[in-house]
Amino acid sequence: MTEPILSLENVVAGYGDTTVLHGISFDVPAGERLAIIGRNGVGKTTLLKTVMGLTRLHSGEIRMSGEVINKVPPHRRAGTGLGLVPQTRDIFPSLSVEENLLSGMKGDATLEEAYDLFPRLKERRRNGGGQLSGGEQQMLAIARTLMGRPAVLMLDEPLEGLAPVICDMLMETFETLAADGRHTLLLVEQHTELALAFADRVIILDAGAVVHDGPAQALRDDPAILERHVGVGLAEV
Ligand SMILES: Nc1ncnc2c1ncn2[C@@H]1O[C@H](COP(=O)(O)OP(=O)(O)OP(=O)(O)O)[C@@H](O)[C@H]1O
Repeated sequence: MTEPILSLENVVAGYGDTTVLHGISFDVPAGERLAIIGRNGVGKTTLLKTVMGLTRLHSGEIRMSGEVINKVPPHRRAGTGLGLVPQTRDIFPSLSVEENLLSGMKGDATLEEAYDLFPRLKERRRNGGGQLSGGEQQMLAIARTLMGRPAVLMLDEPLEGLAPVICDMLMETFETLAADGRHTLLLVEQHTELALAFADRVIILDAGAVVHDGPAQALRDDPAILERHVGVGLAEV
């Protein structure tokens, strides 16, 4: 069997002495589209931040391509192939679109590839990050993370607060990225229906633990699983 690109084993993590994740284990094969869903406050953001080294890891192991990265500091984790688009987007409001993109650029990444993915950013390249609409800010946050050439792209509620037409456009972008053979995608999303349509596999978190891990098709076929763990059926999301 080929080595998973990302692997978590019994990860216990949180903030200071507080534990939020209580022994999380899963493997992600390269190229997978993994959706991580669950009610508010169950630890989805904490999970992505933990993979990025932004929380306190109490115990367990995180591996990228077989290498344990527990001790790799957050600013070096991009170098292991990880990229996180945070829920807060964290773009620099006083820098232009172009400067924001340059701030994330590594290796042979080019501005043109960001503009090919999001032509709207090219039109807005001289505007300040703070002048962009919510949708444009999200495009910029995604494009900037991609400038770091991540093999594993983690997206934390990228559709939050965005108009349906922008959500559809971003989902198409995720399809493009997933299909290009260079990206593994971890998508945390409250728009469960869109997440299930996109994903190969779904992990459901509850109270900082994995309560379901299986093919997305199983949840599409049997919404009762979703009802049980997330408290809503597909029709309601
Ligand atoms: N910086 C922090 N310090 C202390 N506790 C925190 C911090 N951030 C989050 N928490 C707590 O960790 C728990 C999990 O929060 P987290 O944001 O990971 O959940 P989530 O599933 O992403 O929720 P949401 O869907 O609302 O974004 C919550 O109880 C939250 O209050």
